[in-house]
Amino acid sequence: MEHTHTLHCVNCHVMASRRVEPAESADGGRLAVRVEDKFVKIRNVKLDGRTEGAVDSREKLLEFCFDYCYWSVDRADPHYASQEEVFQDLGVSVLSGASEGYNVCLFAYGQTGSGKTYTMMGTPDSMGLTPRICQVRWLINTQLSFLEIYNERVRDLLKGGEQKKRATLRVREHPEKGPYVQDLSSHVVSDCKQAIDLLEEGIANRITAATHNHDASSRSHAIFTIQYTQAILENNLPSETVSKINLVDLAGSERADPHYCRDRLTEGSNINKSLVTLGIVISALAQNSQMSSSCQSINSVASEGDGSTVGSHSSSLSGGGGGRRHCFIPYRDSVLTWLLKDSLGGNSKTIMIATVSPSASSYNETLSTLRYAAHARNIVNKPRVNEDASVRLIRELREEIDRLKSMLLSFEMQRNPSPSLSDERDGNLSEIVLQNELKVTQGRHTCLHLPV
Ligand SMILES: Nc1ncnc2c1ncn2[C@@H]1O[C@H](COP(=O)(O)OP(=O)(O)OP(=O)(O)O)[C@@H](O)[C@H]1O
Repeated sequence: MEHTHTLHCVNCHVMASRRVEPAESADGGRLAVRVEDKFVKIRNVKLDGRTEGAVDSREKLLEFCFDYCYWSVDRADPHYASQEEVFQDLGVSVLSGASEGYNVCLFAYGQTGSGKTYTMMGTPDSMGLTPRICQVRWLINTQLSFLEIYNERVRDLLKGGEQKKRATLRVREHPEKGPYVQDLSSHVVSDCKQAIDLLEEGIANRITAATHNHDASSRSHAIFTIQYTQAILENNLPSETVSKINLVDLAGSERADPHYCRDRLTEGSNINKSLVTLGIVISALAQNSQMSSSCQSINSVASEGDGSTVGSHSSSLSGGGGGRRHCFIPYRDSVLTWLLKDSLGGNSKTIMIATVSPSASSYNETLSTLRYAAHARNIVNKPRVNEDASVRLIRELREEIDRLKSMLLSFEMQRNPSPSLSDERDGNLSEIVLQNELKVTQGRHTCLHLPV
């Protein structure tokens, strides 16, 4: 089963940060962002005094459209979006994608202090998306892992012992499954409490530091992975699907600031390496998706017309006209994009949450986050249900049995003049049919013992 999926029901989640408290804000707490239904409007307050008609290339008000926009700034606001509301929209769609057998990825992107960790993890009084997802009952018998990427190095957040915690893990590539982290611990959980305990253990192990914006700023990118296996009986055939849910809390997207201490600077450039590469990957994927969709629409228009139209259009696209070739996607340029390769441009239903500060003092960062998200929204992925290899084998063997049986039947019906040759061929076919039926029985036996 294969479906296309606009990567990114990109979701812009406008969150409060401490910096917008009027008492602390340098600009008196002026807000530059407004949310109206599916639109985020951002106003450049520096241009407020500009007279109409004055020469200035900058726009006073810019508008962006996303699949969902949330206003979580002021609890007293009638449009305030609670964590529960965000879960009902996004968390539930993550869970339903996974229960249908798809890989799902949800990642939060935005500047420091804009609410990424609040959205993904939450606080003790206000649970975020990840613990809410962990609380769902079907998570019984799933496997969890939790890693962080810090300074382009991967660490296991769930490994016991100080030494093991500090160890850097290698990223390798499996010929079929793609990039993976070697020796990353994987934990089977049998109830929600175990899942939440592991999540909390990992969060406590994450590297944080004080930045000028945020005292407990996450300096690493964290990936919490839930692997969910379902064994079902479909048309009397045992079937198994394995879905992976990646919940990603990225480090702050701001540039390294000269006021940071030395470590923070090195760190900033490495964090940016992953985030800059993520930006390049997202732009390139969006460009490729747009090119594919324009090719498709041209071809569908052309197929309604005559053949010559098809020829002229396709040659202008592929024949170097304006260099419109598919871009190379530099996944390997950073650990983050390499590990999220499938989530970004492949077999995954992916949701990006862009968190922004509504404060006027964060105008530049907010605008850049919104532009980033707007790019991501153009990407189209092709997720497919992850059917188990043994189930696929059983289906293929059954198809072959049916084909051989019909061959036997047709041989019997039009007997060959040379009976000995015919008998020999019939004997061989019968033997193959028997062997395949045996393999199917063995395969079914294995599948029926899979955990449910
Ligand atoms: N909508 C909100 N309601 C209440 N508190 C919030 C909200 N958004 C953020 N906060 C609080 O603001 C502070 C900063 O938020 P958070 O840690 O989520 O930022 P972040 O984007 O993850 O930052 P960093 O990249 O530095 O880790 C936290 O104390 C968080 O609890």
